[in-house]
Amino acid sequence: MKIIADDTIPFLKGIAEPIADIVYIPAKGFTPEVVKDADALIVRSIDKCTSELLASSCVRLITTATIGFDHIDIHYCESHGITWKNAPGCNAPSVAQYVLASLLRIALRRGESLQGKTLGIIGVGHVGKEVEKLASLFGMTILRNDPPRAEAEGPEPFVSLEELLACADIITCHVPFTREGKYPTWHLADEKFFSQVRRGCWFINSCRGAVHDTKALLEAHQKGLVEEIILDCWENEPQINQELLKVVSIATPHIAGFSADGKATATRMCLEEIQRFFHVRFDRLKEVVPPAPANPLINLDAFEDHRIENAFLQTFDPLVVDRKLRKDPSTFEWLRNHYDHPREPLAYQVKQSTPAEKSLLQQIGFQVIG
Ligand SMILES: NC(=O)C1=CN([C@@H]2O[C@H](COP(=O)(O)OP(=O)(O)OC[C@H]3O[C@@H](n4cnc5c(N)ncnc54)[C@H](O)[C@@H]3O)[C@@H](O)[C@H]2O)C=CC1
Ligand SMILES: O=C(O)C(=O)[C@H](O)COP(=O)(O)O
Repeated sequence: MKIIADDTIPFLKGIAEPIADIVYIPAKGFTPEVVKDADALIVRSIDKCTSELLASSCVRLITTATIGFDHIDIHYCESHGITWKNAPGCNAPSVAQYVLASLLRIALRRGESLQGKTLGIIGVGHVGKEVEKLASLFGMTILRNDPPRAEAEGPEPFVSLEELLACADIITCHVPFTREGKYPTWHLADEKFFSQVRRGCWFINSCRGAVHDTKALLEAHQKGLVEEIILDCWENEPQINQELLKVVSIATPHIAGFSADGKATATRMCLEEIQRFFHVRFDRLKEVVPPAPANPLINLDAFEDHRIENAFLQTFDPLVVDRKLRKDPSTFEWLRNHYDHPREPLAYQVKQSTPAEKSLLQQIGFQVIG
């Protein structure tokens, strides 16, 4: 069996080698010539799996180490006998960690609390549910908008987009990128969308860049409709809009799903798909685990105030990569391929908590000791 894999996928090297001929190629190095004799591909979101790439190949399985699959021409695959598999939910907790850490950074800068603010979540799937869980623990009120789910499951826990926009202090999008179907998400956040928001709201896009319309978002900011913008996903990335970069509060290069935990899960899920499809077994699969953090111990007494918030930001601080991106926006892709993948709270032990803090820390996912 021949596998061609993107060489920037973490925790993959050495695992498939005992039973497969596996070739690693640079990100974006997938060409028809390179993939023509492969049985399976392991790709990322930057590796476009188009009909042109696949037409002269014998590829039977494409696995992507991502949740999103808008980089795969699924219609072509399905009509040409090519099975494709994404990694549902693999990095959902990582995106939630990103969203909450970013919100905490902004709230701390403004001298405000997230407690009591209303968070409108658009798209309540794997990621949206994780965001809801964490945001609720920080005392936020949640509004959910998800028309496909409302249609399938009943309207009860959901609100219309209009209601969400009118009532939310903070709006966060967690939809797949789609141009077709009943609920397309291309430019979901457009001029009409921003005309309905609460003046001064905060807007987050950590799903796919083209879910917002850059021009409309800039105008909404200029008019004061949107006060704080958190952007992980950008239209036309890696060539991001410089005017938008200047006004965004937190700017990151599409790394929301990049926790080491999420990356390891994604790699494992891809290999499990290959096992199932080709009826093989990778004995070293159990070695696909994220490394321990450099400093796994968090002492709450090290913080003068906002102890839980600061403990959370110790696991991941979006301002670190924000500063790097602003310094040189042309490094967008480089920063993604040379990223220091953070661990999620479950990898940390927290000490010196009060009983009330202990319960919250445990619900967030930390190990509490002492
Ligand atoms: N920035 C990053 O690193 C990451 C970005 N993502 C992006 O986030 C997206 C969502 O991920 P998951 O939650 O795991 O996907 P999911 O498929 O589990 O959930 C998506 C939800 O959006 C809903 N939805 C679809 N169209 C909608 C619309 N027009 N309005 C409102 N809701 C709509 C669906 O019904 C579904 O419940 C992915 O497709 C991916 O593009 C995911 C992981 C990491
Ligand atoms: O899972 C997704 O969907 C994402 O957007 C990923 O976090 C992007 O990861 P890469 O494709 O850049 O590895």
